[in-house]
Amino acid sequence: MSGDHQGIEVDALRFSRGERLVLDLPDLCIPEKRVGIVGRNGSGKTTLMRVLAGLQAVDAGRVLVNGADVAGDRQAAIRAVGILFQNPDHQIIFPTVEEEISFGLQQLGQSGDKLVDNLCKTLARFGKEDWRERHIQTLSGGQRHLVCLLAVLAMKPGTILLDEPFAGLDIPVTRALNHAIDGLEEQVVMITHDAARLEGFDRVIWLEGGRIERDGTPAQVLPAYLETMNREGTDAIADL
Ligand SMILES: Nc1ncnc2c1ncn2[C@@H]1O[C@H](COP(=O)(O)OP(=O)(O)OP(=O)(O)O)[C@@H](O)[C@H]1O
Repeated sequence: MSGDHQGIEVDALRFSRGERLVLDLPDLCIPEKRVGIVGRNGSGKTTLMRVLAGLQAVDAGRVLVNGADVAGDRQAAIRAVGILFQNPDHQIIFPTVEEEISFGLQQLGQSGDKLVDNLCKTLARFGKEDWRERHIQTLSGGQRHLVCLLAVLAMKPGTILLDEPFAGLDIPVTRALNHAIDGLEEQVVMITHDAARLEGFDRVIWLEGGRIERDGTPAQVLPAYLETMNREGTDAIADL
């Protein structure tokens, strides 16, 4: 399915933990190439990303990404969708950049010259050929973030899920990563608290208590979202 851009199809999802309803979504068709997910802390954004990546089982419903049933068929899922977590240290498992990027390629069944060729092309895509043998520990947080993005891109999924990709990054690294993300041909679904980042996106989905509060273009969703968030009192911590 690599390279396909049919996007995401959700069949009504429900997921609870104990008494708490974490996600309750209707059928959704998400073919757009740039999709933002917004919502307050605890509204279900990260859980939704995990479900879209097939990493979180749900009580009812199904997700297809680029035709792959991500929960039911893990092999198809890793070709269809890649996820970049908020914290690169939760993602990286190997000591060197080469091993980290190669691992995903091995999961796709690649080895030998083909694997090395894809590794080199991925590094070259961002001018990082000299990172191949770098130890992850010698990289900064922003650089590790980029390694995670490279590891996802190397696998050529049709859809890339980004969970607050700029948390903790300085302005130049954020700008560089933004530039890199803007240039991607893949479908991108991005969680962010930075509403300005979503200007120019095709679609924004606003989650509230695990449900969709609004779903539309940035112009249809973001003003109301910002107005609501800015109107909130100072007791938000009590509601978490
Ligand atoms: N494994 C779990 N067990 C219990 N509760 C969970 C679990 N996973 C998520 N939740 C709850 O589901 C709700 C949604 O969590 P989620 O991490 O998806 O929110 P979020 O919108 O990504 O929040 P944030 O902006 O703070 O990252 C929260 O109330 C959280 O406590």
